[in-house]
Amino acid sequence: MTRIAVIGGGRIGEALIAGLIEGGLPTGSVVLAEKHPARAEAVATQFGIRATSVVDAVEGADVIVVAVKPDDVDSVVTQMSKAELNGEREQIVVSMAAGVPASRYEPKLPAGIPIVRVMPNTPMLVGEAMSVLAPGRHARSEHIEAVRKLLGTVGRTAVVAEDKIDAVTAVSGSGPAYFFLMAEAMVDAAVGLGLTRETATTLVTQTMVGSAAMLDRSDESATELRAGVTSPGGTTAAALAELERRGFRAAVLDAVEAAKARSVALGIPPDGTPLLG
Ligand SMILES: NC(=O)C1=CN([C@@H]2O[C@H](COP(=O)(O)OP(=O)(O)OC[C@H]3O[C@@H](n4cnc5c(N)ncnc54)[C@H](O)[C@@H]3O)[C@@H](O)[C@H]2O)C=CC1
Ligand SMILES: O=C(O)[C@@H]1CCC=N1
Repeated sequence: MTRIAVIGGGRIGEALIAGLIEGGLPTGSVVLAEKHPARAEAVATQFGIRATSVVDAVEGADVIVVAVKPDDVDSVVTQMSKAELNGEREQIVVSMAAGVPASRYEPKLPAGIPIVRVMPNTPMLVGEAMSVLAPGRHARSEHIEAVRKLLGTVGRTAVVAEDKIDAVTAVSGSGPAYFFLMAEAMVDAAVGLGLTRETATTLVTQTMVGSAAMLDRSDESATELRAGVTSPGGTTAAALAELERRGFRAAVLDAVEAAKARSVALGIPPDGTPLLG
């Protein structure tokens, strides 16, 4: 049975653990290493898993998932380097940190250890993640398949070359926040029109769920689906004209580009030494 070590029990580490256990992984197969004791205990208790040190967690694992902030990756790699890695089993390191290149792990870990970068997103919490994998230079197809199989239990997966992962981060990694912002603004607008917050939230949530399901299941593109809602001279046309006049489309373009630029910047190590990605 595959044993998973999750390093970092924050939002994404918790979402991963929740998704894996909900997806049927036995609790004994997951172990957590989380720096803050209170947080470690809370997550371990919530899911019935064991919390331990980084060294202990990684030594028994088949897959080591690093889910700490980009600035904390170097210290985690230093801790990992003190463990016995690649002993009897071939271990795979999965890095979920935005921006950090796979090559950043290599100097301190055993030569040839496979690193797979993954950009997930928080819908993992409900089994609806978009997890995009990018192989580091020692990751072979069997390593990619093993990680795909694991993350396939918590949503959809795709594979890209590592030079595309900053773009992926800007689209699907950060993407849920764009939709949540839209939902927040629509709820506020509905309240402004006199609906209760409760009714407004139900209306907006189900509209998002229904629209997402149409995008997912229909053969029509987003453009065609939008046209299908827009009667000539009707209410939707009035709303869309206002959104375009306010530069909605350009704002989305600039926002996604800003996210990509930030992902690139996060990959520069704290001492500023540029690394080959
Ligand atoms: N939150 C999101 O939507 C997404 C986050 N990510 C990436 O996932 C990573 C984690 O993000 P979040 O979960 O949002 O951050 P977070 O701040 O909620 O969680 C990080 C956790 O790592 C722990 N930690 C830090 N250093 C540690 C160490 N040496 N040993 C053990 N635990 C340690 C912290 O105490 C914290 O609980 C980041 O690199 C982020 O770029 C990727 C995709 C989506
Ligand atoms: O905001 C961030 O940096 C992380 C990466 C993608 C989503 N959250």
